Amino acid sequence: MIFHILSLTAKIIVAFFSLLLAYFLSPIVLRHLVTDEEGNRIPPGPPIRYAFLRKYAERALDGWAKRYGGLFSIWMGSQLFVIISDPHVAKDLLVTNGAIFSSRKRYFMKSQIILKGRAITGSPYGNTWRQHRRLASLALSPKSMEGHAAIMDYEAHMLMKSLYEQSHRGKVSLNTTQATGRYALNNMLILSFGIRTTSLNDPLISKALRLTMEFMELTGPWANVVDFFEILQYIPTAKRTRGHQLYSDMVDTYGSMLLQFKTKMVAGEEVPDCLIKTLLENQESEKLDWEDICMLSAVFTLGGVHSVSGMIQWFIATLPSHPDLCARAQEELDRVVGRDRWPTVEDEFNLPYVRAMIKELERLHAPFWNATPHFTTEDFSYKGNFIPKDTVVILNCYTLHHNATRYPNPFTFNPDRYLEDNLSCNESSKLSDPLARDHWAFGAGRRICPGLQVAERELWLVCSRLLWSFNFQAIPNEPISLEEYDGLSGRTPKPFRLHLAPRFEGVSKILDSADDVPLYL
Ligand code: HEM
Repeated sequence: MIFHILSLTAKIIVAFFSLLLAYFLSPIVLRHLVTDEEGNRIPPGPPIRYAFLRKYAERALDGWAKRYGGLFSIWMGSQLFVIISDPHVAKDLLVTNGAIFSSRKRYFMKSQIILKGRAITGSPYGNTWRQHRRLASLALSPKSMEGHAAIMDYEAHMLMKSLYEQSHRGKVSLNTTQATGRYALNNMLILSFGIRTTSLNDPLISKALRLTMEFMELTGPWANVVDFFEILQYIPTAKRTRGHQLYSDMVDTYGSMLLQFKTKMVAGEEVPDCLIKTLLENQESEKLDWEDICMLSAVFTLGGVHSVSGMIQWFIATLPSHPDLCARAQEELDRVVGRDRWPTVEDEFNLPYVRAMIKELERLHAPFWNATPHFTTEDFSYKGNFIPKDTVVILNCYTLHHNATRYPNPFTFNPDRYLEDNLSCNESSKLSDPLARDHWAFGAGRRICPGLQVAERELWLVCSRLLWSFNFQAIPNEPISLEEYDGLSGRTPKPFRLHLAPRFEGVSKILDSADDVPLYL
């Protein structure tokens, strides 16, 4: 009897593992079976299903791109992905056929648990996305940008000043994360809520940066098994609890700012032009509920903070190991701008080397190696490949940005490659020749980053002024890693410290010429 039970158990275990093996090896067969009417198969790729990809997923994708080419596919659990690693394919699919390639998968962690189906970045392609993007674009329009030009200039001033003060006027080493985070946060708070923080110690900064990092840790496009094995969605996990907690923290933090703003508005007090003013004014006509407004403004702020502060952190991390390039940029700044004032937005196109440094930064240290995954809404056949409806589409920026033909010596930080590039990133993203485009850091097609022009301006003001104001030195025995990073969705450098000293006497005069003040808007 016992023998029978044991044998039955063994049979069940063997059957279970055989089924599991068959499931994980099924792509071998599926790659032949899944075809369109003409018999085109899905793009080539690995013969097994994966459950998730580890940290630094871009390295695995890069290896596969070398093996399978500019368009390959991979199964993650039940989800088919296609990966674009070739500029022509990127343009053909994401831009030319944007009507089919511009949706978003309803990721379990990101879209369902944390965003609860709201916010622009997670919305499927359709009327709600169009409506939210149109409303957000009002806050980012050239007119709105001009309205905010003086305050953005001022925020860059306050960042330089706080770095100077934090380093005790260049005497002690420092970690710049809080200051750069505050810069990006203030710009986003002003655009979204018409407010700013007035000191590095404001608790809102730590809170907002913590929420941002948590979002980037929980929403990696490859990292959550639960996104690809639906059955696991019924099992509670610690990670899911973190997701729920993040949702409530976001609603608490940004909802209370929203409430304060609305109270003022209802009381007839003067309120500044900003995203939530637009949303509240149009709440009824656009049929927006409270949670829509809250999540729209929260995620808008969060995305803009993480990416911009991350890029500035990468810039600062890069400078100590490139004193020759800093000297070249500083020679250009001294020659064109002089030492009696610092660079402004108007100087940008007269400083080609500094501009080239920023473009090279965006290429080599793009904050999102996988952009934000797109999703197909129809079956599509492309050059002998079949891409079914409901496929996740990844723009593989890591491989695109390290293509040795397009960017010789791709791992070297070499601004010279952009010296002749006179276009803004926005203009470059509209070029008809995808090989002429500067890079893909802001994504592509209809979902391209709507904050691109704000980000360009923020980066210009800070990077040019950092170079104008300071010299940068690593601390002995504290190497700054340019390879490792934090975050599974967006990436920021590992925490580091450095010495940052004013370049000449006149720097302090300019820095001291303004103080941190509450917003008067
Ligand atoms: C250096 C800074 C930035 C980088 C590198 C960046 C990059 C990106 C990327 C790669 C995407 C996905 C594009 C795609 O799906 O093809 C994106 C989307 C988005 N970005 Fe940015 N971004 C930056 C700054 C900003 C700023 C400052 C804002 C707000 C003012 C912003 C708001 C958004 C929004 C709302 C989306 C979602 C768009 C949609 O799904 O339709 N970003 N960004």
